[in-house]
Amino acid sequence: MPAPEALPALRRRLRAARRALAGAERARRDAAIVRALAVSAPFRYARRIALYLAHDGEPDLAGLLRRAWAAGKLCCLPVLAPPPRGGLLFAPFGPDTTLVRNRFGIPEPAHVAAVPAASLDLVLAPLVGFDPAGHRLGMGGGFYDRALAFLRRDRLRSRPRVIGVAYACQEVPALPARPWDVPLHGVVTEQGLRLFPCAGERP
Ligand SMILES: Nc1nc2c(c(=O)[nH]1)N(C=O)[C@@H](CNc1ccc(C(=O)N[C@@H](CCC(=O)O)C(=O)O)cc1)CN2
Ligand SMILES: Nc1ncnc2c1ncn2[C@@H]1O[C@H](COP(=O)(O)OP(=O)(O)OP(=O)(O)O)[C@@H](O)[C@H]1O
Repeated sequence: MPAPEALPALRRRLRAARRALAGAERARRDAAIVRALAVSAPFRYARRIALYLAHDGEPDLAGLLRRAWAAGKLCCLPVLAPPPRGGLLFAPFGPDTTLVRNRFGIPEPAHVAAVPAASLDLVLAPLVGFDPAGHRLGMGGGFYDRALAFLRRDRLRSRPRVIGVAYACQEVPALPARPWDVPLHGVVTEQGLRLFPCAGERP
């Protein structure tokens, strides 16, 4: 288990690993991730989905977005909430939605009619690293952990399902469990969708 001070170095290494994928190999892995999600029960049964626009080498879910739109699902993107509250909101995203870049350079809907996170069926969460116990390492802002904190307080809630999206090279043997972590229900990589035992069943 890495010491807490090792996390910044781990983040750098895993971000570099996902950025290093290029060209046809990246496209092949993205297509495999999209295929695995498209046929999955959590995606097929979801009517309201949060996904993300790929940044910093993240898997590109554009293919899934098109399928979700075609199937009439409500698709949302994460939006950084304005100060002083900050945090993360989820805003509807359709083919005609105007996007503006946030302070990290990631495009997000310009006009936000936030959709409550608790009303989403599925959150596809970008991540920097994950481990086989379903711990997630993000970019370090704590945005997803705070936006989904209600899941940690109410373990019997069945939605939203939170599925991390990553390349297999982002898996590490163990991440430190931190008290604010919202456990992932599953992770999808180019090797397929893996669902973890539900939080209530964990030892
Ligand atoms: N595609 C995508 N959208 C997302 C996230 C994400 O991880 N991926 N987020 C998930 O939380 C939120 C944004 N969080 C982010 C946190 C840090 C950095 C980042 O690049 N930090 C730089 C320092 C930049 C600066 O301070 O100006 C870095 O670490 O190099 C980017 C996004 C909301 N939207
Ligand atoms: N539920 C919460 N309430 C208050 N603060 C929180 C909560 N969750 C996380 N934080 C704060 O956010 C900071 C960053 O958390 P962490 O390093 O876990 O981010 P991350 O999950 O890697 O990033 P992200 O979710 O943005 O991709 C932590 O220092 C923590 O104090």
